Amino acid sequence: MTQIRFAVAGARGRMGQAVIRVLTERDLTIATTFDKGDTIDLSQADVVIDFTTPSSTLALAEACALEGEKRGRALAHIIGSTGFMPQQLIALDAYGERNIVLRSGNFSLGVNMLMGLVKQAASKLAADAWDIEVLEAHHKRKVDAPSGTALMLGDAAAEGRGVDLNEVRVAARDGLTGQREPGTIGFSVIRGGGIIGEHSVLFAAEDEVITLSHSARDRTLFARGAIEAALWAAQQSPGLYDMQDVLGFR
Ligand SMILES: NC(=O)C1=CN([C@@H]2O[C@H](COP(=O)(O)OP(=O)(O)OC[C@H]3O[C@@H](n4cnc5c(N)ncnc54)[C@H](OP(=O)(O)O)[C@@H]3O)[C@@H](O)[C@H]2O)C=CC1
Ligand SMILES: O=C(O)C1=N[C@H](C(=O)O)C[C@H](O)C1
Repeated sequence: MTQIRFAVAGARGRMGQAVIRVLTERDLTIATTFDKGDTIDLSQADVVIDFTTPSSTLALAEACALEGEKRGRALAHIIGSTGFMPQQLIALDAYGERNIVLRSGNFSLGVNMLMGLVKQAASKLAADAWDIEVLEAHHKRKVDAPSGTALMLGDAAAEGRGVDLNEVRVAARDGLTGQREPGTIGFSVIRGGGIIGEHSVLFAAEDEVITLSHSARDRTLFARGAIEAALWAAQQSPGLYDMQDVLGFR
């Protein structure tokens, strides 16, 4: 394939705008851009970069699959949207049969590196002595919580401990909560102003605390990562991928 042709979904959104800016700066080919209510025409696109909402991502997965079947070559669907319900993720994963699906709650190198560090720390620090808490802060316009990144970091910690995050997750605390249950992984969420994305994982023991954290300073970071992911994905076969595959971290 000579020049990979990009479609950008959610083109009027914060991330859509950042993606279009970086594609333009890099002189990459934009086949089409669209937002809510627009007609979707993927006929000239090889990859779709999608920072929208869970429901529109699912609709777009079907549009990618139909277009891929029409031309006899799968499209790559790069998904940055967050806030999926478990059933939506199951439905999305099924598109790995028909599309090249690459989904990540965070396209930065730093967060993907941090996941490995969190997993390693969680695997070494005994659950009865070290409590794990995931903290995140974002801008006031964010509509989902905890963030996709916080859930990825929680998953990495749970994986390090050999447990399922769904079994140990504590999503919020308020009122007379009782003491902290050993082995749980707690989440705390801040929303305010223009914060781009702050994430920390605390490992708290009786006498010491380890904090592993990441701070995003500019959302262009995520756009650049998604474009790298798209260029990589365009060369793959249909299946399910994430940023760990792109970066060779798996
Ligand atoms: N994975 C990562 O690295 C990152 C992920 N994100 C995630 O990306 C998503 C978008 O974030 P952000 O750009 O800040 O949000 P915005 O609300 O700024 O942008 C989302 C855009 O998608 C549009 N949209 C909604 N429905 C559709 C549809 N059916 N078809 C096409 N476009 C649609 C919205 O239109 P309208 O406003 O009219 O509804 C809006 O323009 C969020 O889930 C966020 O958490 C964000 C940053 C990094
Ligand atoms: O909505 C955002 O802005 C962000 N969302 C992603 C998430 O939910 O983790 C990634 C990043 O932190 C910014």
